[in-house]
Amino acid sequence: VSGTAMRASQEDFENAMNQVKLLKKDPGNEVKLKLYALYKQATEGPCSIPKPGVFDLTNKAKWDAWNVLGNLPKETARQNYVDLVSSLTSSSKSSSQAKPGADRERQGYENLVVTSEDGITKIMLNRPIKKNAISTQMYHEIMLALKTASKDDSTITVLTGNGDYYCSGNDLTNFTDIPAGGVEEKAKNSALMLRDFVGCFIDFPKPLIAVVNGPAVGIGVTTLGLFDVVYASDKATFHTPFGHLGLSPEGCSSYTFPKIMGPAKAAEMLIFGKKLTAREACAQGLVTEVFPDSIFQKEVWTRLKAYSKLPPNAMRVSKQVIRNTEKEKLHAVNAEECRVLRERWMSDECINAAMNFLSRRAKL
Ligand SMILES: CCCCCC/C=C/C(=O)SCCNC(=O)CCNC(=O)[C@H](O)C(C)(C)COP(=O)(O)OP(=O)(O)OC[C@H]1O[C@@H](n2cnc3c(N)ncnc32)[C@H](O)[C@@H]1OP(=O)(O)O
Repeated sequence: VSGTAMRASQEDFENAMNQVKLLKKDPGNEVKLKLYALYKQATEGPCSIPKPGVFDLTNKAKWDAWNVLGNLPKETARQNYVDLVSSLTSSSKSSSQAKPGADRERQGYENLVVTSEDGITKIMLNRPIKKNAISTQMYHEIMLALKTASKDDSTITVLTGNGDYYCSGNDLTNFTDIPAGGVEEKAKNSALMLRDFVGCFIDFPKPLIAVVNGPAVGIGVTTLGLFDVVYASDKATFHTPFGHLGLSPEGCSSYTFPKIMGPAKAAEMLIFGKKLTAREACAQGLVTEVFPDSIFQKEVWTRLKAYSKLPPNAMRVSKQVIRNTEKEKLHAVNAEECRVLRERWMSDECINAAMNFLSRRAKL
């Protein structure tokens, strides 16, 4: 929930508790455990009761789910409980309206296709005609899809692209609709949106996998450092042309890339815009594994289906152990990158580069 979002009131919380009792479909054990844990955290605070014995399976699962919330503030737990119930009631409404056989497809996104099947929520960028460039609306849609996926009953979440591109980065026309407040107002709002957007990746609680089906540009590349696993087709390339665009790195890449590939390799990509092939990106640790394009989808989805059956709490906790020590640092890096970009967006270098692209005088 972004800093500007409304906090759920006690009344919202009580309404949500009543709605849970009215759910027509059993939401499954994992969601029920989450509801239990958030309820306990919201009403009693952090778990302080003794851990049940290893053979007391039900109470142990409940204790684990509550305990994993750590020091989450009561108000945040209350808000998360309300959000979770609201996602359950809206998904049961949309699935009751959906066509038979398509009940796992989430409706309502203009440029995403979001599906849940076999324990996997797949978020597919669906703007192939523009090479999956991310418009302002898409940033918001992706944030909503990630927030919903973080609370649904899937065990892993995948981001991929429809068509020949994974993502061509920020939609360069995002900066053409300048509001009444002028360029400064636009830059300020864009920086806030970008910070929230990248924050959703930093805070994503389950294993997050990128299935990079084709070339990736800009923010489609930089955010990869925040994924847990990155699979790429051998047709994918990785390009961060920030220098050409008068821009500076985002997506926490100023921190994750030097850590992943060393400062010298990171500088070549982030300052000079060196484009990597999938195999180069794999050799440098940005990509987990590369597959020939002809077998990419089959191999990757077979593997992901197997992974999705692993114990969900263990996967979630392992991810937290790997990532949590870095979270505070990543949020600080994100804030600083957005502050610097806000200045860049108002620079002549950046405005001219975007104009060049849009007037088709220059292409990268
Ligand atoms: C707002 C706040 C958040 C900001 C976050 C900061 C993020 C920074 C970045 O992501 S920087 C990277 C930005 N992306 C680019 O610079 C890529 C620009 N695109 C290209 O260079 C090329 O289009 C290409 C290499 C991706 C593909 O080339 P090609 O195969 O020749 O196809 P076309 O160029 O004909 O493209 C087809 C169609 O798509 C439109 N399009 C592609 N990418 C973008 C884009 N990033 N923004 C807007 N539109 C894009 C392109 O204009 C064509 O549309 P048209 O047929 O002309 O209508």
